[in-house]
Amino acid sequence: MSTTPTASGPSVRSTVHGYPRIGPRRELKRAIESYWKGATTARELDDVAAGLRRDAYTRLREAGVDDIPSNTFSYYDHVLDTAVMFDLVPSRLPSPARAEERDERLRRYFALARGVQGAPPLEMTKWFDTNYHYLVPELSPSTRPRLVDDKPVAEFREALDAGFRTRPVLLGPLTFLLSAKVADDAPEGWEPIELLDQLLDAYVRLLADLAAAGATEVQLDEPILATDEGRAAVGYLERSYKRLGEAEERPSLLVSTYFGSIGPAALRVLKESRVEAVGLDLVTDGEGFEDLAAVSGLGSTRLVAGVVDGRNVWRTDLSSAIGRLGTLLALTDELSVSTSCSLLHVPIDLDAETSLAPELREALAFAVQKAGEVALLGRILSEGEAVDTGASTPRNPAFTDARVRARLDALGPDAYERPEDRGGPDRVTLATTTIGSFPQTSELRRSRAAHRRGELSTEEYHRILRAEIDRVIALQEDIGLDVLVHGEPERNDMVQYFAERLEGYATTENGWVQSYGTRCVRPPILFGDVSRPEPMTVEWITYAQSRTEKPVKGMLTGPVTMLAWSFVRTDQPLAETARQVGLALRDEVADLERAGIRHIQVDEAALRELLPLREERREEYLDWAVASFRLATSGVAPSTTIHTHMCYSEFNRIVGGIEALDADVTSVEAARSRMELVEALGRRGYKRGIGPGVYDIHSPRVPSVEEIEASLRLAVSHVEAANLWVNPDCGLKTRGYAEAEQALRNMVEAARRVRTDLAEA
Ligand SMILES: CN1c2c(nc(N)[nH]c2=O)NC[C@@H]1CNc1ccc(C(=O)N[C@@H](CCC(=O)N[C@@H](CCC(=O)N[C@@H](CCC(=O)O)C(=O)O)C(=O)O)C(=O)O)cc1
Ligand SMILES: N[C@@H](CCS)C(=O)O
Ligand SMILES: [Zn+2]
Repeated sequence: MSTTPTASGPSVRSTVHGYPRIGPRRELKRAIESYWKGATTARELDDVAAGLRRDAYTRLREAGVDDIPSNTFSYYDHVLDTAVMFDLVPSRLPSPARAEERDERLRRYFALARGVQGAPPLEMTKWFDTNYHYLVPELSPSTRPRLVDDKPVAEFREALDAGFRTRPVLLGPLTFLLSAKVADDAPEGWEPIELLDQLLDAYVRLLADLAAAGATEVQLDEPILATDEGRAAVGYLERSYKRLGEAEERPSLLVSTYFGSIGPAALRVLKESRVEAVGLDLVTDGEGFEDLAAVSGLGSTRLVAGVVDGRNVWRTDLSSAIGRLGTLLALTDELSVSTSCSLLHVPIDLDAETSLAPELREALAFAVQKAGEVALLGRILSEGEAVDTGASTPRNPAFTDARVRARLDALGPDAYERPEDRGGPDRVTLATTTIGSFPQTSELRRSRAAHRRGELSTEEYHRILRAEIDRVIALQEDIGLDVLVHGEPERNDMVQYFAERLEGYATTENGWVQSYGTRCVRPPILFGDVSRPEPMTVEWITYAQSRTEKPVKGMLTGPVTMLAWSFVRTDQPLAETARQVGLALRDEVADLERAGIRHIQVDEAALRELLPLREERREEYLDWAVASFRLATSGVAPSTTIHTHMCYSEFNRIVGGIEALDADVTSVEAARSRMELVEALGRRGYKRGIGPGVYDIHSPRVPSVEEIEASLRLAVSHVEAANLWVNPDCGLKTRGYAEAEQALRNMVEAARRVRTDLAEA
C-alpha cells in the first residue's frame, strides 16, 4: 500500500527524546575505565566525550531528525548530573562543583558514583521499569538546591559551535525530587518534595542561562507522571510548571513524559500551563490517546507524539503510525513525531550487526534506524512524501513452533504445584552460600573473546573454564561455605548465555545498552516460540559437583528475568512468552536433577523491575510471573531444594509474589535496606528459607565480621534461624578475587559466631 498525504500538509516536525551515550563501540566505557586506571588524563577523557557527542548530533542530523536533543550525554548517570548541578550531594563526599581543577571535579564526580574508602557512594536503583540504574540523590533540609554547574549550557554551546542548535534536556524537578531518598539526617516525616520551591528557583536560573546562550527550546523530562506516585502529585506538577512557565527569561518548554500514559488530570494541568509543548508516550499502554480525548486535545500546545517505540527494537509499522498521527492532527494545532522515550535503552546501530538472520533483521530498528523512522514520519505528514508503507511494515517473522504450543496446551494445573510439605535435605542453621557468579577476571573474558574469534579452540577454552571451576570450588571449600556454586565462568551474561542456547532467541554482536555507569549488556532478541534444543548448564554444574563432596547449586535465569532483560516480541502477551521460557527451563531443571544436583537456583533478579508502574496492573503481572516460575521449578522431587534470587531492595511491594513463587530458599538484597523484607516476612509467618544479603557486592569495600554479625543478629530476631541462609546480596562477577575472598571469609566467620551463640542459648 502506498500512502501519499496531501502535499500542503500541516507543519510536522521530528525529534527524539534522547540518544545513547556509550558510543557505537562502547568508546565511553573504555575511555572512562582507562581514566580510572590512571592510564589517561581528564583532558583525554573529555576529548573522547566531546567526539561522541558530536557524532551523536551528526547521526541524528543525517537521519533527518529536525530537532536534536543535547545534554543527554553523561559520564555516569543523568540523575547524578542533576544532583551535582544543583549542589545536592551528601556531606560525606565533597561536591564536584566546588573543585577548581577539572581533574579534581571528575574525581569527586566518580567518587559519588563509586565511593571512596570510608565514604560509600550514592545508592543505585532501577530507573522505573528499565534495566538502567540511576544514582539516588540523598536529600534533607540541610541540602540546599543552588545552581553550581553549567553542564547543559556548556554542552549546548559546544553543539552550537559545531553547527547544531540543540534542545537541552533536563531532568524535570518533580521526577528528580520524587526519585530521591530522604537522607539520614532529615527529621522524621520530612519529604524531598519540601525542597520544590528552592529547586524551582535554581531551574529558573538555569533556564535563563540557557536562553542567554541561545537555546530556543528546553526539554524537561517528567517520567514520574507515568507512575501512581507521580499522578498523585498533580498539585506539585501544577506549581512547578506555573513557576517555570512564568519565568521571564526562558526558552520554550517541552515537558516530556514517558514509560506510560499520565492520565487526564496531569495532562490537563500541562495543557493549561504556559509550557509550549508536551511529550506523550503513545506506545507503552495505549492510554495516551484516551487521555488526549479526555482533555479535548492540546489546542495550541505542541504535541510531541511518541509513536516510535524507544525501548524495543521492532521496526515501526509506518502505515499504522500514519493513521494514528492523522488522528492526533485533529487534536492539536502543532505536532512533532517522536520516540516514546529516550533511545538510551536500545542499541545504537543495526548496521553493526553482521550475523542476524535476514528475515529477523528486516523487522528490526535500533537507535539510528528509529531516528530515521521519526524523520520519515515527519516528512510524510508535513511534506506529503510518498512512501511504500507496505515495504516498511514489519512482517512478523512468524517463528512459531507447533511442538512448543502443543506441550503447553497439554499441561494441567499440577505442572505448577509442588507438595506443600516437602521435607528437603537436613537443614543447617544459618547455612552459608553465594548467589552464583564469582569474579569474571579479564583473563576469562579475553579467553572467551579469543574463542569467539576462532583464535582459541573449544577444547582449550573449556579447559580454561574447568580450571576456573576447580579454583572456585577449592576456594569455597577452604572458606568453609556450606552450599557451593560453580561460579558461572562460562557465562558472558546471565541472560545472554541462555538466549544463545534457546530456540526463538537471537543475540547481537554489538547491540550494547548501558546498564549502569560503564557497565553494559547486550539484551538478546526474543522473536519466536522458545524451546531448549539441548542441556545448557548441566556439563558445567556436574563438573563442579564432581570436584567436591559438598552440594553444588545449579544456576539458571528465570522466565521473568529472561524477558525483562531481552527485547521481546509484541505479537503475543508477555504471559504466553514467559510460559514458553518457563517450559524450556523446566526441561533444564529436570536434567540437572537427573544428573544428581540437589540444589537448583532459578534467578528472578528482575521480578521487582517488571512490576507495572501502576497498581491496577500489578495483580495480573504477578499472576503470570509466578506461574512461569512455578512451571520452571515444580517438576522436581520434594527433596530437591529450589532457590531463587532477587537483587535490589524495596521488596515490600512484592512480598506476596515472593511467597507465591513457593521457592524453598529466596535470597534478596537486604544489606542496604536494614533487613526490612526479613521483618515483613517474619510478620507474615513465612515458612520457607530466606537469605537476606548480608553485604553489598556493588562496592569494593570488604565488610567486617562484626558488621555482618550485626545484620545476622537482626535477621534472627525476625525469622527462625533454621530458615535463615547467609549470603552476599548478589553475584560476585563485578568484584576482584582479593576482596571477594576476604568478604566471604568474614561472612562465614560471622555466621559461625551467631550459630555458636544460638546453640549455647
Ligand atoms: C545483575 N545485573 C544484570 C542485569 N542485566 C543483565 N542482562 N545481566 C546482569 O547481570 N541487570 C541488573 C544487573 C546489572 N549489573 C551488571 C553487572 C555487570 C555488567 C557487566 O559487567 N557488563 C560487562 C559486559 C558483560 C559481557 O557481556 N561480557 C562479555 C563480553 C566482554 C567483552 O567486553 N569482551 C571484550 C574483549 C574482552 C577483553 O579483551 O577483555 C570485547 O568483546 O571487546 C563476556 O564476558 O564474554 C561490561 O563490560 O559492561 C553488566 C550489568
Ligand atoms: N546468579 C547471578 C545472579 C545475579 S542477579 C549471579 O550470581 O551473578
Ligand atoms: Zn542479583
